[in-house]
Amino acid sequence: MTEQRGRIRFSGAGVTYPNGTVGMKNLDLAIEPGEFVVIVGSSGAGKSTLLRAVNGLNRLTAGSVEIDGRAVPQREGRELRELRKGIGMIFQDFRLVKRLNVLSNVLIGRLAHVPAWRSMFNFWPQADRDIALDALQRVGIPEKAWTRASSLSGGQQQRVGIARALAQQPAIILADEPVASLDPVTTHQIMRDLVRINRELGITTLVNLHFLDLAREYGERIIGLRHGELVYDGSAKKVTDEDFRDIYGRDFTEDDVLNEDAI
Ligand SMILES: Nc1ncnc2c1ncn2[C@@H]1O[C@H](COP(=O)(O)OP(=O)(O)OP(=O)(O)O)[C@@H](O)[C@H]1O
Repeated sequence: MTEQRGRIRFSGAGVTYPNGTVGMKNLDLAIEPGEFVVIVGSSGAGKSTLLRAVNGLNRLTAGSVEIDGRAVPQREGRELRELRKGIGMIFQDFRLVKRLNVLSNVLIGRLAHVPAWRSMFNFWPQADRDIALDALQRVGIPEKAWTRASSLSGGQQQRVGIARALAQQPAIILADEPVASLDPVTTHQIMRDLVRINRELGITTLVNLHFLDLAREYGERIIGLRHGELVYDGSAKKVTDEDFRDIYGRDFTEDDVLNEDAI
């Protein structure tokens, strides 16, 4: 059996930004391969800082973060590029190249895996095209391969974003507020996609979420941050309203939930 990839370990990790703002403080956290973890906390709590520390986009000013036993390099270079190959990112604003078709957008996930000249001249090896088509199949929109990204709905664009991440064949997926730009119905569809893909492929998945009811419904494990510190780490099924109040440091309001009935 091959060893499972995607184990993340923070040890005494901290991020203080150059202007003195503390984004992460003394974080000790272990995430096992294949886990589906939802990160919650009010605006500015440090959710993005945590995600971006995993792929070296935010430098640590204290402690360390390791992926599968290898320290995440704290400066740009070959080693960090190599590590990022195995980490797929999903963004709130999708970050597609709108004038390109869907397949070309998904192939961007293969960029780090092929020589630059091949992608430059659009000579993608068949094996990479197959991986990209497979990823589109996985998110349920294979028929959109030749459609221009600009003509897709928001939900379809996010599916392309997910397929692009999958095309990297990553060990880890980082999703930073992946449903923040979507309507409620599409939000649930995308969350279900993320959970299903996590179960099917066993890719360690970290999702930053603003809405507490979504965290409860789709999370397996919830990590709660407040002022850059870990204040909750436990099962999504057992998290209480009291826990959420602690994480937020206040009563929560209708802005904190997708469905107001959840209050
Ligand atoms: N590049 C930066 N320079 C200075 N301060 C920053 C920088 N990025 C983030 N911060 C600060 O670090 C803290 C944590 O920010 P972060 O973006 O991680 O929070 P967040 O929980 O993701 O918030 P949101 O939900 O609003 O996106 C905040 O106080 C933020 O203002």
